[in-house]
Amino acid sequence: MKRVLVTGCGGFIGSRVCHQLIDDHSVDVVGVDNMNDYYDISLKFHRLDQLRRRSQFHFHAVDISDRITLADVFQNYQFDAVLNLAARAGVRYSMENPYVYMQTNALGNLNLLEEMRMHGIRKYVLASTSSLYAGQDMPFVESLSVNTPISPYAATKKAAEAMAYSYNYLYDIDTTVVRYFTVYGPAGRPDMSYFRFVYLIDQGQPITVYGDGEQSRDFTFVDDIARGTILATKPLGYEIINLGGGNQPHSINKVIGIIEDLLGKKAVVDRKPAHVADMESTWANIEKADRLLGWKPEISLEEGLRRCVAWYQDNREWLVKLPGICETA
Ligand SMILES: Cc1cn([C@H]2C[C@H](O)[C@@H](COP(=O)(O)OP(=O)(O)O[C@H]3O[C@H](CO)[C@@H](O)[C@H](O)[C@H]3O)O2)c(=O)[nH]c1=O
Repeated sequence: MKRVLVTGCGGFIGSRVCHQLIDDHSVDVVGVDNMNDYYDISLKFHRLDQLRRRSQFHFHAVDISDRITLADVFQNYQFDAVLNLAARAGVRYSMENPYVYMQTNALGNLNLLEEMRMHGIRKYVLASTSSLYAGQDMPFVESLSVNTPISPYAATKKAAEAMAYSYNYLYDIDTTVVRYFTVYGPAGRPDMSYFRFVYLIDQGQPITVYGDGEQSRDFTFVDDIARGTILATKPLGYEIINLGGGNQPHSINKVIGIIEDLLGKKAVVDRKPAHVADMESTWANIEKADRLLGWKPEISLEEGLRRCVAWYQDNREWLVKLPGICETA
């Protein structure tokens, strides 16, 4: 590959994918992002500023749901692959504003596929989610049917997967869907549990725990996810591949305990009822990722959280000045 398009390049996972493409694969990266304000935009600029120092990175402020400006990008460049990391990704917020999820996750996905069809671009990688496995037996394997999404977010990702299947069938666009399992890491998303726990425990503010905290997630470190996403650019036809920890999932209470130890501070816990749009547990079967991509995660939860806390401590000075970055959930 010589040049790829990465959507959502200012995002948590998208920015890591861009860095790895440049560092490990010497690929020219065109990145687009609408820089929306779902969470404090300073974090997106923090990630984008680091990318803009790279001569192989080219940024365009483009919303994938806007066909006109997206078309310009495809007019100006020829791509070997499109990696769609642009998404509305918060599970619980999708009940408050489902329309933006439909717009970015479903319509934006269609716009990309249409541009790819018109310009003869043959490889598509779509970031999807373990949230689709709601109601299924664990560990989740890709062959399970995923017809019972319990959040608008999951429903829009299902829509995106289905549309990508159609475009593979009709127009032979080679597509790999990567289903991520609760991705965490430095410079992450402040709407997610681990980011809020690090920030709020350090600041001596209460954390919110939904339910009894024994719900669990197959947490996966962002560098492992970026590596798997890039491996997924190989030609495969149409495949869905889990990228997850693959071991026993970790409870939220365990994550809080590790963060308390790393910070040397105790959490003040404010309990709320379990959230209706949340799954109880997630756990990936990752045999297919190993077989098709030669991928396995490398970073343990303890090491990954250590890196999250280290990043937070290195950046605390400006983070604490961002108003409401982790205001009570
Ligand atoms: C933010 C927050 C969350 N929680 C609970 C809710 C969930 O049961 C659990 C994990 O929440 P989160 O860390 O936000 O992650 P989760 O809801 O699993 O969703 C993540 O993982 C999904 C699956 O990969 C992704 O598709 C989503 O984009 C990503 O946000 O922790 C709390 O108890 N307190 C909190 O403050």
